[in-house]
Amino acid sequence: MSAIIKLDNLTLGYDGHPAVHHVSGTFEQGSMTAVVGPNGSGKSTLLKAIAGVIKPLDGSIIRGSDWRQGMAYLPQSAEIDRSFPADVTDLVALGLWKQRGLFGGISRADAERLEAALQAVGLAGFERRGIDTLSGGQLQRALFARVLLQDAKVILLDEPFTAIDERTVSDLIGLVRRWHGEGRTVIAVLHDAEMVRQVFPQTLLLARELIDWGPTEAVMTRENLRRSRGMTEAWDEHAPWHEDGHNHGHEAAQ
Ligand SMILES: Nc1ncnc2c1ncn2[C@@H]1O[C@H](COP(=O)(O)OP(=O)(O)OP(=O)(O)O)[C@@H](O)[C@H]1O
Repeated sequence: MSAIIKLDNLTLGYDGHPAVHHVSGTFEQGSMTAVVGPNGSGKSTLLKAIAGVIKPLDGSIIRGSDWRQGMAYLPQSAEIDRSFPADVTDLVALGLWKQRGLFGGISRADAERLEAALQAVGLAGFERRGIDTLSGGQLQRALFARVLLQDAKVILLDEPFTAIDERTVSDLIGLVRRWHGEGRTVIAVLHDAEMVRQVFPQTLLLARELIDWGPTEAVMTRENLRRSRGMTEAWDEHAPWHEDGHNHGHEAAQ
């Protein structure tokens, strides 16, 4: 196995304020890793940095050669603008843009791949549905179809199963396992500890800094999880108090 993404003393944040400190470690090529930690522990921030959406405040991210063969990043669905006038085909076809260019037409072969991707996620027949009319689960299925078409070597998923029913979760997990079986590198932010234990061989546990990173069984210990909660809460003790019980208030409350 060789490294595909190496984090070297990585510090991340917003407007110069650090949110994640001094993370170092390596994602191996073909590995499948869950990123876990309490709310506000910096999971999405880390994924955004790996995707290249935000730049490190300090340290670096070194990307291996596989990276050049493409990366697919699925942000939290809350970050997706659903009011944009597009149908399912438009949304999913975005997965092809690297191959065909932004304004290229869809070839017959592309159309077949698109159809197969919709089939694979259980959305055959939804081609012309406006994305604003989809349920949360259907939107997530469409986004997975887009990732399928991207055919990327590295796949980054931010809370892909949040607010999604069991049946959809199990269908989409099937796809994630398939990607892993195909030797792609998968990194997913997740909240469901049970799912992490069952599906993800590697885990990165975050609490504003790295608590542990390695085989899931070794990382998801009661002691580690207790430490991660304590550290995230301790961080917020120094922030102005906010009532909503959510750590997201840390910066917003200032
Ligand atoms: N765009 C932003 N501008 C300023 N601060 C931000 C921004 N996005 C996130 N933060 C802050 O960075 C910290 C880490 O947030 P992040 O979203 O990475 O946590 P998370 O572990 O993904 O949380 P959750 O489980 O609630 O989704 C939080 O204190 C958050 O308020």
